[in-house]
Amino acid sequence: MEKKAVIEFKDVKKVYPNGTVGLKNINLSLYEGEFVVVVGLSGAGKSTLLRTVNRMHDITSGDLLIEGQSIVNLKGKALRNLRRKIGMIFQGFNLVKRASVQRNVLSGRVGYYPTWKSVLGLFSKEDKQKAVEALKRVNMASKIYTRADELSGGQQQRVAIARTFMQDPTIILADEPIASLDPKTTKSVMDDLKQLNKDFNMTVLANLHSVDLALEYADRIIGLRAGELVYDKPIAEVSRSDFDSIYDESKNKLSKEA
Ligand SMILES: Nc1ncnc2c1ncn2[C@@H]1O[C@H](COP(=O)(O)OP(=O)(O)OP(=O)(O)O)[C@@H](O)[C@H]1O
Repeated sequence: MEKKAVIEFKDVKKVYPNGTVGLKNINLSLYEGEFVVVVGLSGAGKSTLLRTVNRMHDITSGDLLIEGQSIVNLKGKALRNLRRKIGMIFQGFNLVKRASVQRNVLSGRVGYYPTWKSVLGLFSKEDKQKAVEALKRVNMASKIYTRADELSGGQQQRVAIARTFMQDPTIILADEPIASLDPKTTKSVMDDLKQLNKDFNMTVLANLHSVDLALEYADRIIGLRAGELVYDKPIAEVSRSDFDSIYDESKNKLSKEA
């Protein structure tokens, strides 16, 4: 069966307003259900790559397609619909700290309600039930009424994963999802992500600093160096020594445009 491309970068270039070239001519297709890990030195462009996918960063030239549709000029409702399809799990968790776990998880459905309903917290019975299911998936159902700021970092990250699940996304972007977590919590967060990927065929694009985790969880590893795609292999073909070149400091100099 033909693989379905979910994210396509076509000659994508990103130049920041100060002239730093974040991405250089990226050509890359990511397919339905893949778990893709991006590796590279600090400053190589990994976060930039992830953040172009949901238009947190706009690209400078080239084209970016999600499920075959160009996203570079989307505005208003069309942009909101795009973002609904894309779950994001970031390092800072982005939970509303003073709200309950339930409220945080339900906020994943906000894109499906008119603003006034979500402001008033008028979520349907079905969605409340879905929130319970989502929390069960990440082993957090017992904390449903706990305030987010009373949870550990790992628990907060699992709530963020449950919130993402509420969106029914086709893509999950995970930008260093396990930074500053202990090894055991790291494993449970990565396992939760893998589970969503497998059970619902969601495409995961994750930026990880750990080579060991990349080798353990990825179906495919891509490497960036100084904004360029320098590596792209299915996990079966990856060897540890490949990382030496991706992580070569001397080649990680970013260019600047005047
Ligand atoms: N808003 C910005 N304005 C200017 N330059 C930026 C901006 N954001 C990132 N950069 C630069 O773009 C390059 C790529 O940054 P990016 O954050 O994508 O790297 P990264 O590979 O994710 O690094 P890290 O692993 O440290 O998070 C870096 O040189 C960075 O300084």
